[in-house]
Formats: sequence, C-alpha cells, structure tokens
Amino acid sequence: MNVCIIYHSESGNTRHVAQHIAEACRGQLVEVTDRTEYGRLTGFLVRCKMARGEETTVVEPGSIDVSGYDQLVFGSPVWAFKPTPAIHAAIDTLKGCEGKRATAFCTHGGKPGQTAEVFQKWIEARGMKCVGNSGIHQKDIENEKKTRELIETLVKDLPSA
Ligand SMILES: Cc1cc2nc3c(=O)[nH]c(=O)nc-3n(C[C@H](O)[C@H](O)[C@H](O)COP(=O)(O)O)c2cc1C
Repeated sequence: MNVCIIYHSESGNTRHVAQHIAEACRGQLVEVTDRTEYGRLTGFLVRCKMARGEETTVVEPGSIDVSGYDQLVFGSPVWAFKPTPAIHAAIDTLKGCEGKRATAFCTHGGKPGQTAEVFQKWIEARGMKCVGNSGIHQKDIENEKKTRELIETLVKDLPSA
C-alpha cells in the first residue's frame, strides 16, 4: 500500500511520530510549514484563537497532489483542543484526494479535546473516507509500545520488517 503522511509540527513532537509511521509503512512524508508570523508575546493566544475558530493559514507547500497514493495519514499538534490551522489548510488544498482512505493522529499535552471529531469533519468534507483517528501524549512519543499501537490504528497491512 502506498501511504502519504502529511503533517504539521512546530516543536518536533508530531514530526517525530510521523517519521516512525513512515518507517513502519514505508510511506512518503510531507511536512507542512505555517508561513504566519506569530508575535513573540501574543503568539500563543493568536494560535489558540485561530485553532478554536478552525481557521486556515498560508502554508508551504501551497497544495499537495495525493492522486498517486492509496492512503493518507494526517498529523497535527493539538492547539486549543483542535488540529492546527496549518493542517486544516493542507487538507483544504489537497489535489486528487476524493474517495481515498484517510486516517489522522495528534500529539498533545493531555487534553486533545475535539481534535479527532474536527479532523474527521475536515477529511470527510474533502470527500475522503476517515477510517481511523488516534492521539498520543507528548510524554509517550518515545514509548515504543504506544507508538506501535498508534501506528496499527492508522495503517492496516503494515509490511513486515
Ligand atoms: C498554541 C498551543 C496550544 C496548545 N493547546 C493544547 C491543548 O489544547 N491541549 C493539549 O493537550 N495540548 C496543547 N498544546 C500542546 C501541544 O499539543 C503538544 O505539545 C504537541 O505535542 C506539540 O506538537 P509539535 O511539537 O509537533 O508542535 C498546545 C501547544 C501550543 C503551542
């Protein structure tokens, strides 16, 4: 199975997990970067406000063509109980995603809130089938057992090592 893992990560936790998923399923990684300049003092609140409002933002790459993949995996940190504006923008601007199987994961600090439901809503709004949704606490990202469980929820039929 040909898997594309599309993720946003600001401080590296989600990137770390995405890299493990890619290794396990021999998938292609695409990192989405947020081009918004968040102020040093107000940045935390602005990020939270944008995430709460389910806003999008300017991202790099501006659009990802996923027509060559069988399955997509989306990854995001939790910001104010929801996925980030950057991953929202990436999902919104995908090309060739209609009808594909998709799963999503988040990394969080203990309160993922509505992240799974919101991910599912955005995935289905783009005509994909949401077939799995999971999260991992930031303190568990080095835990092999928990990471393995997360990966098995997200990608079926993993190739043997
Ligand atoms: C702006 C902001 C808002 C956050 N809001 C939440 C939250 O609502 N719930 C939670 O469990 N963690 C929250 N966190 C913690 C992050 O989700 C967590 O540290 C995550 O693993 C960071 O991923 P990254 O290193 O890939 O950026 C927040 C972090 C930031 C920077």
